[in-house]
Amino acid sequence: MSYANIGKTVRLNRILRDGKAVVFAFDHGFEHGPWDFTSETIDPRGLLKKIVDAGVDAVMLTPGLAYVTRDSWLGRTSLIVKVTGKTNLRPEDQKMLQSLIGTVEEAVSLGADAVAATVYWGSQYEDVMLSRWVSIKEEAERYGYPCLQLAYPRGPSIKNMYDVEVVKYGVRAAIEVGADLIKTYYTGSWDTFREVVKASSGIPVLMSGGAPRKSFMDFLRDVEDVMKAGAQGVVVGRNVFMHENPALAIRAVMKIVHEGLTAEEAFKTMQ
Ligand SMILES: O=P(O)(O)OC[C@H]1O[C@](O)(COP(=O)(O)O)[C@@H](O)[C@@H]1O
Repeated sequence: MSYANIGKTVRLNRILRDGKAVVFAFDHGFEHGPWDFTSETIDPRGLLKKIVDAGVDAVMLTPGLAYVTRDSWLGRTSLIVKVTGKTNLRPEDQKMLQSLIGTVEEAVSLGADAVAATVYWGSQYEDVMLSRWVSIKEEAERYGYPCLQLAYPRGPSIKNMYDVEVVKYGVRAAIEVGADLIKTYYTGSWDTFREVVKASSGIPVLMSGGAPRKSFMDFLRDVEDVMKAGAQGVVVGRNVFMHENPALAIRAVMKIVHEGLTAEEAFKTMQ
């Protein structure tokens, strides 16, 4: 008898504690390289401790970084293990491919509550990433682990990866292959993101933070917009860890997501 579906519900509820979640993404050391960090943030332990102390709902880490920073998150927040990745050192054409960098079994042994994997919808390697997704999903189901898909439209025929049409398609494709949570790009307005949410047929959609905005207030406004559009939260990295006070920044994001504050009200709490 498999009780895995109970386990999946337990784990999803730990991440979406009130149906919403603020997840801190910190796989950038792999995806972008150490140059995303300052002399301050290059030490992942100290930064993660500040973020966890601020009460974030989950952290998304590669298996190795989850191990190295275990004292910062263990028993204090949910862990999502990202099991795919690519470095920025690869040849240009290989950057449209996410490789396997971990396993569901490693996520289980780390005590994670979910696994995350990227599919670049539209990539010349879509087929490869899809096969990997199916295997990850199959193993995760056996362990009762929810799968977060980073559903990123990205490939030779994708003119604008933030365009609502391709973002919507990526979300619909993600649910068709069984994503339990979806992380995707902000489409620039709440009404276009509303269309993206509708395309998910009720599977929770979380906004991917994306490149740092001109101002932190701009980012908070985007968070407010996606929540108004029906998103169930955000998965954010750079807009928080590149802020001068990451703990204050993530707290402001949580006030919008969990308490329904406006961007302006949340920004005021940072003063
Ligand atoms: O869009 P890019 O440059 O590939 O960045 C990918 C990064 O964005 C994320 O998906 C979310 O982080 P950000 O909030 O910094 O965009 C990370 O998990 C990942 O490392």
